[in-house]
Amino acid sequence: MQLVHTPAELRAALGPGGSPSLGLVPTMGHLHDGHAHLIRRARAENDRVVLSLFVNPLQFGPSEDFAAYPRDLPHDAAFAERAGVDVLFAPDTDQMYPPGFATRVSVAGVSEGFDGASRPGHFSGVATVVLKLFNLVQPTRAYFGEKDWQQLMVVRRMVRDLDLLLEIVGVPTVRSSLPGEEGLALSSRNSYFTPPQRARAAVLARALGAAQQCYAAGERRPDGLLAAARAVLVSEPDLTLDYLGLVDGDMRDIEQLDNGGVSIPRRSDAPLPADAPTQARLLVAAHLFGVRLIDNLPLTVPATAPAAVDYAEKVQ
Ligand SMILES: Nc1ncnc2c1ncn2[C@@H]1O[C@H](COP(=O)(O)OP(=O)(O)OP(=O)(O)O)[C@@H](O)[C@H]1O
Ligand SMILES: CC(C)(CO)[C@@H](O)C(=O)[O-]
Ligand code: BAL
Repeated sequence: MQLVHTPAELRAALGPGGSPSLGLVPTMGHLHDGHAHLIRRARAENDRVVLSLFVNPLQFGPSEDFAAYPRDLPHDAAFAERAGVDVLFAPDTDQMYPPGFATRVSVAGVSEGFDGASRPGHFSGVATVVLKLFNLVQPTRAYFGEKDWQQLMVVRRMVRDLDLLLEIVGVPTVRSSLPGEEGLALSSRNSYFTPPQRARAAVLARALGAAQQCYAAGERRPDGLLAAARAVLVSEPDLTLDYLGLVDGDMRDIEQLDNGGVSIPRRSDAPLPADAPTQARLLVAAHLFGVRLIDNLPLTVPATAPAAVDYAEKVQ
């Protein structure tokens, strides 16, 4: 594996254009098995794999955890090499945003609401750095996790709108199967938790799983589904809900709960279609022990009741 730090080194490592297929996995580092899943998929579908590692200041708000975000290049380089990465691109901030950098990419519509509302400017920061990475690497395919569902929708919209010539591959969420924390979506920010706190953070996955089971049992009213998830979330006294909502396949808001648990229909108060699978997806964000976590789950009617763990493979 080659480790490169500057756009010029990256170009030299990638060689002249017209080469075989190239898969890009953009990350902010502190690599875990969720990232390994993206790398494996990129490895299987491309001749070469580039992993970018950059904690992007543009996507953090002033009171967010940019300074505290976990960074460990030696660990990540060893992890990436083991996982089969060919080129690890780890630029510093000046390489990506030299003095005078003034451009922002903004994707209207899909960036608004949910994380876009809670983290103003976040998706513009993501779209800006992702477009730069696409231009620098010129990948055949780029791999993004479904854990960050709204981010995946923003990137897909940008690629369509700007006629970018690459394929965006969404990879299902990888979840913990460790006893006590089953179902917890793997996330770099989980490292802020102690093991007992991680077990309690799995409440997000349990809440989404409860709504999915309700859906599988025949519930089609958006407010009923959200109430099923909320009933589980309120069992965790230290959790502060940021949002809990239901979106359609185009990320349009179907229904949200306000903080008092009152359902606010956004688009219609009609039930979801009875036939499965629908494109509807539950999204949740919450603060727990000072950490902001997100998760999401599609509403499907599996042949058997959904297990509490490893939704990842089932929703492909
Ligand atoms: N559990 C997971 N399953 C699948 N993909 C994941 C998972 N966790 C992260 N990813 C994906 O890995 C890519 C890089 O994410 P990032 O480096 O921000 O890690 P993260 O774990 O999402 O970190 P954070 O804790 O900051 O949210 C993103 O496309 C993200 O969706
Ligand atoms: C896509 C990304 C690498 C852009 O900084 C980041 O938002 C992430 O890690 O999900
Ligand atoms: N994976 C999400 C990146 C962020 O929270 O900024």
